[in-house]
Amino acid sequence: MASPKKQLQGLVAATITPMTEHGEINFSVIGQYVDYLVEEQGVKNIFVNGTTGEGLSLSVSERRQVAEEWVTRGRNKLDQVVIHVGALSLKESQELARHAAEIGADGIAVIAPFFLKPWNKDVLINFLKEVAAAAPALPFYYYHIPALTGVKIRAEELLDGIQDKIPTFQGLKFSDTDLLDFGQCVDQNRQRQFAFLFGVDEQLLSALVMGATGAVGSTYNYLGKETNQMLEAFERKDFSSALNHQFCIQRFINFVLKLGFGVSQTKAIMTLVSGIPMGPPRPPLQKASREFIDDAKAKLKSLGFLSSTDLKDGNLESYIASASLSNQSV
Ligand SMILES: CC(=O)N[C@@H]([C@@H](O)[C@H](O)[C@H](O)CO)[C@@H](O)CC(=O)C(=O)O
Repeated sequence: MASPKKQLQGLVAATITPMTEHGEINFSVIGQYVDYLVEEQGVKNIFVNGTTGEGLSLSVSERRQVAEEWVTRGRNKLDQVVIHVGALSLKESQELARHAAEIGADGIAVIAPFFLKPWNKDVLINFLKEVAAAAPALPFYYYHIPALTGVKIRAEELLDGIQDKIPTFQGLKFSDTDLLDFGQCVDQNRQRQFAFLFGVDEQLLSALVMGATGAVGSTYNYLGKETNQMLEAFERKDFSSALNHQFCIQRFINFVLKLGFGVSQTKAIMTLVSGIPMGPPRPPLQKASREFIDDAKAKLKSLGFLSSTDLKDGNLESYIASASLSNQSV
Protein backbone atom coordinates (compact mmCIF):
# COMPACT_ATOMS: atom_id res chain seq x y z
CA MET A 1 0.00 0.00 0.00
CA ALA A 2 1.21 3.47 -0.77
CA SER A 3 1.92 5.42 2.37
CA PRO A 4 2.27 9.18 2.45
CA LYS A 5 5.00 10.83 4.51
CA LYS A 6 2.30 11.32 7.10
CA GLN A 7 -1.47 11.36 7.05
CA LEU A 8 -2.85 14.34 5.19
CA GLN A 9 -4.39 16.49 7.90
CA GLY A 10 -5.25 20.08 8.75
CA LEU A 11 -6.12 22.63 6.12
CA VAL A 12 -5.61 22.01 2.44
CA ALA A 13 -6.10 24.99 0.13
CA ALA A 14 -7.96 24.18 -3.07
CA THR A 15 -5.70 26.29 -5.24
CA ILE A 16 -6.89 28.80 -7.77
CA THR A 17 -5.27 28.66 -11.21
CA PRO A 18 -3.99 32.18 -11.83
CA MET A 19 -4.63 33.46 -15.34
CA THR A 20 -3.56 36.43 -17.40
CA GLU A 21 -6.08 38.87 -18.74
CA HIS A 22 -5.81 36.97 -22.04
CA GLY A 23 -6.93 33.74 -20.41
CA GLU A 24 -3.54 32.01 -20.37
CA ILE A 25 -2.18 30.47 -17.20
CA ASN A 26 -0.06 32.91 -15.25
CA PHE A 27 2.68 30.63 -13.96
CA SER A 28 4.77 33.60 -12.85
CA VAL A 29 2.81 34.17 -9.62
CA ILE A 30 2.67 30.58 -8.33
CA GLY A 31 5.91 30.91 -6.30
CA GLN A 32 4.54 34.02 -4.61
CA TYR A 33 1.23 32.21 -4.03
CA VAL A 34 3.00 29.35 -2.22
CA ASP A 35 4.77 31.81 0.07
CA TYR A 36 1.52 33.62 0.75
CA LEU A 37 -0.29 30.43 1.78
CA VAL A 38 2.52 29.30 4.07
CA GLU A 39 3.52 32.64 5.58
CA GLU A 40 0.26 34.58 5.71
CA GLN A 41 -2.35 31.85 6.04
CA GLY A 42 -0.43 29.04 7.77
CA VAL A 43 -1.64 26.58 5.12
CA LYS A 44 0.94 23.99 4.02
CA ASN A 45 -1.11 21.53 1.98
CA ILE A 46 -2.66 22.14 -1.40
CA PHE A 47 -5.15 20.51 -3.73
CA VAL A 48 -4.36 21.41 -7.32
CA ASN A 49 -6.57 21.40 -10.44
CA GLY A 50 -9.78 20.76 -8.51
CA THR A 51 -13.02 22.70 -8.75
CA THR A 52 -11.50 25.97 -7.56
CA GLY A 53 -8.51 25.41 -9.83
CA GLU A 54 -10.81 25.03 -12.86
CA GLY A 55 -9.10 21.69 -13.55
CA LEU A 56 -11.87 20.48 -15.83
CA SER A 57 -11.66 23.69 -17.88
CA LEU A 58 -7.95 23.23 -18.62
CA SER A 59 -6.38 21.14 -21.35
CA VAL A 60 -4.42 18.05 -20.31
CA SER A 61 -1.21 19.81 -21.25
CA GLU A 62 -2.14 22.81 -19.08
CA ARG A 63 -3.06 20.54 -16.18
CA ARG A 64 0.34 18.87 -16.40
CA GLN A 65 2.14 22.21 -16.43
CA VAL A 66 0.11 23.60 -13.53
CA ALA A 67 0.74 20.48 -11.44
CA GLU A 68 4.44 20.64 -12.18
CA GLU A 69 4.72 24.29 -11.27
CA TRP A 70 3.03 23.81 -7.90
CA VAL A 71 5.18 20.79 -7.05
CA THR A 72 8.36 22.64 -8.07
CA ARG A 73 7.49 25.87 -6.27
CA GLY A 74 6.20 24.05 -3.22
CA ARG A 75 9.30 21.92 -2.73
CA ASN A 76 10.71 22.33 0.82
CA LYS A 77 7.90 24.75 1.63
CA LEU A 78 4.68 22.76 1.46
CA ASP A 79 3.94 19.52 3.31
CA GLN A 80 1.76 17.83 0.70
CA VAL A 81 0.65 18.55 -2.84
CA VAL A 82 -2.33 16.50 -4.01
CA ILE A 83 -3.20 16.67 -7.69
CA HIS A 84 -6.75 16.21 -8.89
CA VAL A 85 -6.51 14.02 -12.01
CA GLY A 86 -10.20 13.29 -12.61
CA ALA A 87 -11.41 13.54 -16.22
CA LEU A 88 -14.18 12.21 -18.41
CA SER A 89 -11.66 10.14 -20.35
CA LEU A 90 -10.07 7.28 -18.43
CA LYS A 91 -6.98 7.60 -20.66
CA GLU A 92 -6.54 11.26 -19.80
CA SER A 93 -7.03 10.56 -16.13
CA GLN A 94 -4.41 7.81 -16.24
CA GLU A 95 -1.99 10.06 -18.09
CA LEU A 96 -2.42 12.73 -15.43
CA ALA A 97 -2.02 10.17 -12.64
CA ARG A 98 1.24 8.87 -14.16
CA HIS A 99 2.44 12.42 -14.59
CA ALA A 100 1.65 13.29 -10.95
CA ALA A 101 3.80 10.35 -9.87
CA GLU A 102 6.64 11.36 -12.19
CA ILE A 103 6.81 14.91 -10.86
CA GLY A 104 6.80 13.81 -7.21
CA ALA A 105 3.30 14.80 -6.08
CA ASP A 106 2.17 13.44 -2.71
CA GLY A 107 -1.19 12.08 -3.82
CA ILE A 108 -3.87 12.05 -6.47
CA ALA A 109 -7.61 12.57 -6.26
CA VAL A 110 -10.37 11.71 -8.69
CA ILE A 111 -14.00 12.80 -9.09
CA ALA A 112 -16.66 10.55 -10.56
CA PRO A 113 -16.95 10.95 -14.34
CA PHE A 114 -19.96 13.16 -14.83
CA PHE A 115 -21.13 12.88 -18.46
CA LEU A 116 -21.44 9.16 -19.10
CA LYS A 117 -21.93 8.44 -15.42
CA PRO A 118 -21.21 5.32 -13.37
CA TRP A 119 -24.61 3.98 -12.32
CA ASN A 120 -23.58 2.05 -9.24
CA LYS A 121 -20.80 1.67 -6.72
CA ASP A 122 -19.02 -1.20 -8.49
CA VAL A 123 -18.89 0.64 -11.80
CA LEU A 124 -17.51 3.75 -10.11
CA ILE A 125 -14.91 1.78 -8.16
CA ASN A 126 -13.84 0.07 -11.34
CA PHE A 127 -13.15 3.45 -12.99
CA LEU A 128 -11.29 4.76 -9.93
CA LYS A 129 -9.26 1.55 -9.70
CA GLU A 130 -8.06 1.92 -13.30
CA VAL A 131 -6.87 5.45 -12.59
CA ALA A 132 -5.23 4.55 -9.28
CA ALA A 133 -3.37 1.68 -10.96
CA ALA A 134 -1.62 4.17 -13.24
CA ALA A 135 0.15 5.62 -10.19
CA PRO A 136 0.62 2.58 -7.93
CA ALA A 137 2.97 4.35 -5.53
CA LEU A 138 0.76 7.36 -4.90
CA PRO A 139 -1.91 7.68 -2.20
CA PHE A 140 -5.33 7.88 -3.80
CA TYR A 141 -8.26 10.02 -2.64
CA TYR A 142 -11.82 9.87 -3.89
CA TYR A 143 -13.26 13.36 -4.44
CA HIS A 144 -16.98 13.19 -3.61
CA ILE A 145 -18.83 16.24 -4.94
CA PRO A 146 -22.29 15.01 -5.96
CA ALA A 147 -23.82 18.45 -6.48
CA LEU A 148 -21.40 19.09 -9.35
CA THR A 149 -20.90 15.59 -10.77
CA GLY A 150 -24.51 14.48 -10.42
CA VAL A 151 -23.19 11.11 -9.23
CA LYS A 152 -25.15 10.49 -6.05
CA ILE A 153 -23.58 7.20 -4.94
CA ARG A 154 -23.18 7.56 -1.19
CA ALA A 155 -19.58 7.80 -0.02
CA GLU A 156 -20.27 5.39 2.83
CA GLU A 157 -21.29 2.75 0.31
CA LEU A 158 -18.27 3.43 -1.87
CA LEU A 159 -15.82 3.08 1.01
CA ASP A 160 -17.11 -0.34 1.99
CA GLY A 161 -14.25 -2.69 1.10
CA ILE A 162 -12.58 -0.13 -1.16
CA GLN A 163 -9.02 -1.02 -0.14
CA ASP A 164 -9.52 -4.56 -1.46
CA LYS A 165 -10.10 -3.02 -4.89
CA ILE A 166 -7.83 0.02 -4.64
CA PRO A 167 -4.84 -0.81 -2.41
CA THR A 168 -3.56 2.78 -2.60
CA PHE A 169 -6.83 4.20 -1.30
CA GLN A 170 -5.90 6.73 1.37
CA GLY A 171 -8.94 8.87 1.98
CA LEU A 172 -11.95 10.83 1.00
CA LYS A 173 -12.46 14.44 0.06
CA PHE A 174 -16.10 14.96 0.99
CA SER A 175 -17.63 18.07 -0.60
CA ASP A 176 -21.23 17.58 0.43
CA THR A 177 -23.51 18.64 3.26
CA ASP A 178 -24.80 15.15 4.10
CA LEU A 179 -23.29 14.73 7.54
CA LEU A 180 -25.01 11.39 8.02
CA ASP A 181 -23.10 10.00 5.05
CA PHE A 182 -19.86 11.67 6.20
CA GLY A 183 -20.26 10.48 9.80
CA GLN A 184 -20.86 6.92 8.65
CA CYS A 185 -17.74 7.02 6.46
CA VAL A 186 -15.74 7.84 9.58
CA ASP A 187 -17.60 5.49 11.90
CA GLN A 188 -17.30 2.45 9.65
CA ASN A 189 -13.61 2.96 8.94
CA ARG A 190 -12.23 3.84 12.36
CA GLN A 191 -9.70 1.05 12.31
CA ARG A 192 -8.23 2.27 9.01
CA GLN A 193 -5.82 5.14 8.67
CA PHE A 194 -7.90 7.02 6.12
CA ALA A 195 -7.86 10.79 5.77
CA PHE A 196 -11.37 12.24 6.00
CA LEU A 197 -11.16 15.65 4.38
CA PHE A 198 -14.26 17.79 4.58
CA GLY A 199 -15.03 20.19 1.74
CA VAL A 200 -17.82 22.47 2.91
CA ASP A 201 -15.91 25.24 4.64
CA GLU A 202 -18.95 26.84 6.31
CA GLN A 203 -19.75 23.55 8.09
CA LEU A 204 -16.27 22.40 9.01
CA LEU A 205 -16.78 22.50 12.78
CA SER A 206 -19.65 20.02 12.55
CA ALA A 207 -17.48 17.74 10.45
CA LEU A 208 -14.65 17.97 12.99
CA VAL A 209 -17.06 16.70 15.62
CA MET A 210 -17.86 13.78 13.29
CA GLY A 211 -14.15 12.95 12.97
CA ALA A 212 -12.86 14.90 9.97
CA THR A 213 -9.07 14.71 9.94
CA GLY A 214 -8.68 17.74 7.70
CA ALA A 215 -10.40 20.00 5.22
CA VAL A 216 -9.99 20.98 1.59
CA GLY A 217 -11.58 24.22 0.49
CA SER A 218 -11.49 27.40 -1.49
CA THR A 219 -11.73 29.79 1.46
CA TYR A 220 -8.53 28.47 3.05
CA ASN A 221 -6.70 30.48 0.42
CA TYR A 222 -7.66 33.69 2.21
CA LEU A 223 -9.37 32.63 5.49
CA GLY A 224 -6.77 30.00 6.36
CA LYS A 225 -5.53 31.93 9.37
CA GLU A 226 -9.01 32.27 10.85
CA THR A 227 -9.87 28.66 10.13
CA ASN A 228 -6.63 27.48 11.69
CA GLN A 229 -7.62 29.37 14.84
CA MET A 230 -10.86 27.40 14.84
CA LEU A 231 -8.94 24.12 14.46
CA GLU A 232 -6.64 25.08 17.33
CA ALA A 233 -9.60 25.95 19.58
CA PHE A 234 -11.24 22.64 18.72
CA GLU A 235 -8.01 20.78 19.44
CA ARG A 236 -7.75 22.30 22.93
CA LYS A 237 -11.47 21.55 23.47
CA ASP A 238 -12.41 25.22 23.67
CA PHE A 239 -15.67 24.64 21.84
CA SER A 240 -17.11 28.04 22.57
CA SER A 241 -14.16 29.74 20.89
CA ALA A 242 -14.25 27.24 18.00
CA LEU A 243 -17.92 28.04 17.49
CA ASN A 244 -17.27 31.76 17.52
CA HIS A 245 -14.67 31.31 14.77
CA GLN A 246 -17.03 29.13 12.73
CA PHE A 247 -19.87 31.61 13.08
CA CYS A 248 -17.62 34.45 12.00
CA ILE A 249 -16.49 32.49 8.92
CA GLN A 250 -20.12 31.57 8.25
CA ARG A 251 -21.13 35.24 8.34
CA PHE A 252 -18.79 35.91 5.44
CA ILE A 253 -19.66 32.81 3.43
CA ASN A 254 -23.38 33.29 4.02
CA PHE A 255 -23.07 36.87 2.80
CA VAL A 256 -21.25 36.00 -0.43
CA LEU A 257 -23.41 32.95 -1.12
CA LYS A 258 -26.43 35.22 -1.17
CA LEU A 259 -24.70 37.50 -3.68
CA GLY A 260 -23.77 34.52 -5.89
CA PHE A 261 -20.49 32.82 -5.05
CA GLY A 262 -18.29 30.43 -6.98
CA VAL A 263 -14.90 30.13 -8.64
CA SER A 264 -15.08 33.58 -10.30
CA GLN A 265 -15.81 35.28 -6.99
CA THR A 266 -13.09 33.26 -5.24
CA LYS A 267 -10.59 34.59 -7.78
CA ALA A 268 -11.68 38.17 -7.09
CA ILE A 269 -11.60 37.80 -3.30
CA MET A 270 -8.17 36.17 -3.36
CA THR A 271 -6.84 38.97 -5.57
CA LEU A 272 -8.22 41.48 -3.11
CA VAL A 273 -6.93 39.84 0.05
CA SER A 274 -3.55 38.52 -1.10
CA GLY A 275 -2.63 41.16 -3.65
CA ILE A 276 -1.65 38.39 -6.05
CA PRO A 277 -3.49 38.80 -9.36
CA MET A 278 -5.59 35.71 -10.00
CA GLY A 279 -6.98 37.01 -13.27
CA PRO A 280 -10.25 36.08 -14.89
CA PRO A 281 -11.84 32.64 -14.85
CA ARG A 282 -12.01 30.66 -18.06
CA PRO A 283 -15.27 30.77 -20.01
CA PRO A 284 -18.03 29.86 -19.60
CA LEU A 285 -17.34 31.45 -16.21
CA GLN A 286 -17.17 35.23 -16.16
CA LYS A 287 -15.50 37.70 -13.88
CA ALA A 288 -17.11 38.74 -10.63
CA SER A 289 -18.88 42.07 -10.87
CA ARG A 290 -17.55 45.31 -9.42
CA GLU A 291 -20.59 45.39 -7.17
CA PHE A 292 -19.75 41.94 -5.78
CA ILE A 293 -16.17 42.97 -5.12
CA ASP A 294 -17.17 46.16 -3.32
CA ASP A 295 -19.69 44.32 -1.15
CA ALA A 296 -17.30 41.47 -0.36
CA LYS A 297 -14.56 43.94 0.52
CA ALA A 298 -16.82 45.82 2.93
CA LYS A 299 -17.88 42.55 4.56
CA LEU A 300 -14.30 41.30 4.94
CA LYS A 301 -13.41 44.58 6.60
CA SER A 302 -16.38 44.62 8.93
CA LEU A 303 -15.61 41.07 10.08
CA GLY A 304 -11.97 41.96 10.71
CA PHE A 305 -10.67 39.68 7.95
CA LEU A 306 -9.11 42.59 6.15
CA SER A 307 -7.56 45.73 7.57
CA SER A 308 -7.28 48.90 5.50
CA THR A 309 -3.53 48.36 5.23
CA ASP A 310 -4.09 44.86 3.85
CA LEU A 311 -6.14 46.09 0.93
CA LYS A 312 -4.39 45.49 -2.34
CA ASP A 313 -6.43 47.86 -4.46
CA GLY A 314 -3.73 48.21 -7.13
CA ASN A 315 -4.19 44.66 -8.23
CA LEU A 316 -7.88 44.88 -7.86
CA GLU A 317 -8.10 47.90 -10.09
CA SER A 318 -6.33 46.03 -12.85
CA TYR A 319 -8.66 43.08 -12.22
CA ILE A 320 -11.68 45.28 -12.56
CA ALA A 321 -10.38 47.33 -15.46
CA SER A 322 -10.53 44.42 -17.82
CA ALA A 323 -13.68 42.92 -16.39
CA SER A 324 -16.56 42.22 -18.64
CA LEU A 325 -18.81 43.04 -15.74
CA SER A 326 -21.14 40.24 -15.05
CA ASN A 327 -23.10 38.96 -12.12
CA GLN A 328 -22.94 35.38 -13.27
CA SER A 329 -21.60 33.01 -10.66
CA VAL A 330 -20.61 29.40 -10.88
C1 LIG B 1 -18.48 23.60 -4.63
C2 LIG B 1 -17.18 24.14 -4.16
O1 LIG B 1 -16.53 24.86 -4.88
N1 LIG B 1 -16.80 23.81 -2.93
C3 LIG B 1 -15.55 24.25 -2.36
C4 LIG B 1 -15.76 24.86 -0.99
O2 LIG B 1 -14.53 25.27 -0.47
C5 LIG B 1 -16.71 26.05 -1.10
O3 LIG B 1 -16.15 27.02 -1.96
C6 LIG B 1 -16.93 26.69 0.26
O4 LIG B 1 -17.39 25.72 1.17
C7 LIG B 1 -17.95 27.83 0.16
O5 LIG B 1 -19.25 27.34 -0.07
C8 LIG B 1 -14.58 23.07 -2.25
O6 LIG B 1 -15.21 21.94 -1.72
C9 LIG B 1 -14.05 22.77 -3.65
C10 LIG B 1 -12.72 22.20 -3.63
O7 LIG B 1 -12.22 21.76 -2.64
C11 LIG B 1 -11.97 22.19 -4.90
O8 LIG B 1 -11.73 23.25 -5.43
O9 LIG B 1 -11.63 21.13 -5.37
